[in-house]
Amino acid sequence: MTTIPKIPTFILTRLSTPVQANLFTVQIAALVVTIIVIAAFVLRFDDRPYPGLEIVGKEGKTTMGAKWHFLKAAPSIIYETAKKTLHPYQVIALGGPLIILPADSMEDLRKDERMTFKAFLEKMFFTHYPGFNGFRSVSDSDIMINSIKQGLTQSLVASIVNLDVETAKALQELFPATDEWRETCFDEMGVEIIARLSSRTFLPEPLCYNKQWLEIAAKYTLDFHMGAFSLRMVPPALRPIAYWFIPYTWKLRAQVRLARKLINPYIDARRAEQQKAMKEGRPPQKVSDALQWIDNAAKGENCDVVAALLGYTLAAVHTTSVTLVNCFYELLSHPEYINELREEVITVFKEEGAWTKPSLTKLRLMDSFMKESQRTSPVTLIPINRVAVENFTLPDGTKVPKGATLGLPVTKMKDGTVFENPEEFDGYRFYKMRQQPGNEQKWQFVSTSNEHVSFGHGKHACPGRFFASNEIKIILAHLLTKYEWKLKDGKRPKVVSIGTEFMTNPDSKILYRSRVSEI
Ligand code: HEM
Repeated sequence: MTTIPKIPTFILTRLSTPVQANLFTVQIAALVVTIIVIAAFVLRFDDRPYPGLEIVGKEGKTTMGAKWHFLKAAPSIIYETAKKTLHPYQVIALGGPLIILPADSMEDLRKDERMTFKAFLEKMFFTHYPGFNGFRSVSDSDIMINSIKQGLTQSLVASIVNLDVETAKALQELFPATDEWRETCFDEMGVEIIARLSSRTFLPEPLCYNKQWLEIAAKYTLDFHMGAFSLRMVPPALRPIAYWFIPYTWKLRAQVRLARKLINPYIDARRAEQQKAMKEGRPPQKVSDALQWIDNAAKGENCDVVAALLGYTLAAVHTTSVTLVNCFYELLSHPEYINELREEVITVFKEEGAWTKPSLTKLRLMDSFMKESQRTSPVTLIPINRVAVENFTLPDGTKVPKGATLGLPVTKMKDGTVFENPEEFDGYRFYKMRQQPGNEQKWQFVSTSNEHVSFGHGKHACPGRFFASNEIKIILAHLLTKYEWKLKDGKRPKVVSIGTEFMTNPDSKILYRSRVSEI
């Protein structure tokens, strides 16, 4: 029998103590939230299961009971069911019924436009409410996605130098030199490093170093998810009222206001310079940052650049930091790889003389280790999320109504018919697979496939993965050469699940001390 894990205290604390506010405001909000919760039981949620589809995880429970059960036990429900059926089924997730597609259907799904990620964002992340603007930039147009595909991707080579310099600076501050073993909270540091590196790449100087912006970069995503999570608990009819009384939504609106205050002067100055250059008949100053990539991708169309930048933050910071933190914890849990990876870093750097696209590509063991860590500890149980934009029928005859939520889970990544000894962590797994003829490209960290879906696959596969890969490799290279590391009491910080999301415990500590770097 599968045991149901308890929701960890640090998550419950986070759910129950969202923001500081004065006592009176909190009392009013608490009163309104109580009324709304009572009304929630009286009013209907629009979460009747889809007809004609098996429901898993509800057995004898009320809808609320099933939601709570899924919140606590989603991984065991999904992995266990994957062993029993190759057909679609539904679960009762917090946001209502969710159709779980068979892991084998990736090939069809990757081309299917009858269900879209945009519609999913709109339905689950309330993109039309103020404060949730970040994902509106993705759900309402292709500008933000195109700006990444064109601007960020073309700037990858140039951005490596900044990533290298910024990592050195960040580590000096976050892990001050010490000869004694010292405790650190790597969860927190991971978010901070990724927020700094992303900001250095996406924003102009000195804005990228602005402390208030960096705080938004590090915190907007979590507050965004908590805000959406709170709003999903309210019946749809009450959401327009409840929205104004959920403390997380106050925080989100404040973050968007502050982001506008910080970023708008740069946008205005940029546009003024462009107009001046046009008048003077000279080309405008060349710049390469997200403000410009977004402006270029908009091609004169109206676009909320600040919202799109918040969209960059939402897409980039949490995903990359969780991937980095998991990868690092995996490394400390398998210390036999530390020296091998360090040796690889030193050898490649000495051969190439700097971190560049070719030298990062030569870090083959690191690439394999990162991909294996993503396979064993993914960021989410369901990386591919869709909402049906029309009524349609799946190949097995399942009828999907317009508006239905669908997801494809990561179960294939632990499937023994695809990956030998799938429960075992093998840092060399993809290194060896790439040595097989014809497979050199298929199993790189950034390669997507029907079997390894951490970045999605097909037309909508993550366009930021090339950047994320460079970031993580450079950070690991610095961490390995400048410091020694070990787990506290030999224990790997636990990964916990809340619904379909995985996270590490932010209270976990690891130990480090300085070493003399060879490079
Ligand atoms: C390790 C870090 C990351 C992981 C694990 C990750 C994962 C994913 C996944 C699973 C998807 C959904 C694919 C689908 O629906 O088919 C996605 C989409 C997306 N990601 Fe990432 N991502 C990461 C980093 C980034 C970064 C750094 C950026 C931007 C700078 C980014 C921007 C996006 C965008 C814009 C989409 C939507 C693409 C579309 O709908 O066409 N991601 N990502």
